[in-house]
Amino acid sequence: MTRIIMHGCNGKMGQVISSLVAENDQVTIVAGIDPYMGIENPYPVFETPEQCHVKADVIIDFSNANAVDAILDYSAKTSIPIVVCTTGLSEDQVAHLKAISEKVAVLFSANMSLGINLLISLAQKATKILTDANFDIEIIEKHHNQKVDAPSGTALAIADGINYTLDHTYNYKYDRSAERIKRPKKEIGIHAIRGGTIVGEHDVIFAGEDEIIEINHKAMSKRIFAVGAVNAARFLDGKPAGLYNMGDLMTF
Ligand SMILES: NC(=O)c1ccc[n+]([C@@H]2O[C@H](COP(=O)([O-])OP(=O)(O)OC[C@H]3O[C@@H](n4cnc5c(N)ncnc54)[C@H](O)[C@@H]3O)[C@@H](O)[C@H]2O)c1
Ligand SMILES: O=C(O)C1=N[C@H](C(=O)O)CCC1
Repeated sequence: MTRIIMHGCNGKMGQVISSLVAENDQVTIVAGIDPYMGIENPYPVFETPEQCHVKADVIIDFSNANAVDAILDYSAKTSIPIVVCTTGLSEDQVAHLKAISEKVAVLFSANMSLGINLLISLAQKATKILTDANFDIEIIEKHHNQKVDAPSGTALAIADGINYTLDHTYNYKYDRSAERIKRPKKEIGIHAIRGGTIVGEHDVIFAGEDEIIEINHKAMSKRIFAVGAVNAARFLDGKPAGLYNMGDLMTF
């Protein structure tokens, strides 16, 4: 049985995970951490990590970027492995996460779904062939109107995956309105759309001369992220210090 501390337990993802865990006898939530206290949960909830002295095997974090440093410090101090799912982290926060992974197991992924992790692998394969054939690469992401970070962590992870196969030689372009120039070749355009209750959609467009290839993924519910996060928590339980990602749980 993997005992979980749910950081951000009273948010949308925290609540989807709470329902999922309630149906699964291999995992249990032993505590939540969230400064927002308006929800009843079947486990104790603390406002800050310092107040939580409950024994646990793994922390799952779905909170917001401002809250991530404190929970990383808590993970390092208590030696409880952590699955970080929050997006919009700064470069300093990613460095923080890497630093603590020398002491404790850390799994970081901007998207916990099977489909997006496969999409990144497919996009990397397509990139090799299509950039040689002069195709341009653009990414469009669409999310609900409650999302605070843009572009999505997933869009950036897709771009990073593609750029890895290009030896990091391409620049990211978020806004074309500031200058009047033709599209430079070595560019990945990344565009964010926000509206309604869109759960999460990502289109990777390879546009060549007279032909276009698109790879896309549509999340139909938040449950897919919750399933991935719980699988990641079970994977991380008992793992030695190190930096892990969803690729360590999946083989394509
Ligand atoms: N990796 C993925 O697959 C994935 C999937 C969905 C969402 N996300 C990301 O997860 C994050 C949360 O998403 P959400 O839709 O649940 O957001 P949400 O706003 O509904 O929930 C966030 C929760 O965090 C809480 N919080 C704020 N400050 C906190 C603190 N200091 N300590 C603990 N909790 C704190 C809030 O009170 C809220 O309950 C976002 O960054 C989102 O982009 C990632
Ligand atoms: O709902 C969100 O917020 C999501 N955020 C992640 C991102 O920024 O990529 C993953 C999809 C849902």
